[in-house]
Amino acid sequence: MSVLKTEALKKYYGKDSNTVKALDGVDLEIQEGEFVAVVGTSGSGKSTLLHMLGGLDTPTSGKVIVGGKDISGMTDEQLTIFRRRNVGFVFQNYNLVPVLNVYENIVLPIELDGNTVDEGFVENIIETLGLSEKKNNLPNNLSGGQQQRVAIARALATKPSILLADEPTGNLDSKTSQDVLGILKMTSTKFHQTMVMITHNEQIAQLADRVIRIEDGQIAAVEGR
Ligand SMILES: Nc1ncnc2c1ncn2[C@@H]1O[C@H](COP(=O)(O)OP(=O)(O)OP(=O)(O)O)[C@@H](O)[C@H]1O
Repeated sequence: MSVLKTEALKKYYGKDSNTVKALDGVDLEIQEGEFVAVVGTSGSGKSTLLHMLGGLDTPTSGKVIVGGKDISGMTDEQLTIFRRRNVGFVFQNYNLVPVLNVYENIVLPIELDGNTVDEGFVENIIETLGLSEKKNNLPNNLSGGQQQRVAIARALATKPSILLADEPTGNLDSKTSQDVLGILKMTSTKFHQTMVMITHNEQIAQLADRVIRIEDGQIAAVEGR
């Protein structure tokens, strides 16, 4: 079953002669449990696509259908709730809260949604990501790879069906990138998630089930099964 779908998706920025066609008619279908890599040159529209899929922004026209539900017409409040319940985000810059320790960062989205923390599940994630010893540390006492693992744990903690990652290894050396990638693949399988990841790295892209190449806001090629 397709968990993510776009239909004639367009996102234009600016007006008249200054219009930037960041996405210009994207039709895409991603199956449940799939790991999809999105590649393309700088400015081709990758981040815009990820933002649309995750309900971080609304399209100019076209549809974004998540789990059978069209999110393109949702209000900001509806989108906020949709994101918290369905999507985990992992960004290049980790975006951890510096004054909260590792554990507090991980459970923050659960608490923001007014839910009780499933301690067993969160402990399982912390252990899976090798963070048990670091639970009480502040983010700036951790290495880049460890901080990214905290960001992944935070993204997984709300049990999202979809994980969206924008250059998650962009700030990491190649060994740490491999480790983080391995963890992302392992956790997405373990927690039955669909993963869409932007990467500039062809080696990383080849780990995906499918590679989608974006050029000038359009899908130029799809590789893989
Ligand atoms: N908020 C915005 N306002 C105006 N133009 C924007 C905005 N966001 C993105 N753009 C433009 O839309 C196009 C696509 O940007 P996008 O960030 O999606 O590209 P990208 O492929 O992710 O690039 P990179 O690899 O450099 O991150 C670019 O020309 C960019 O300048």
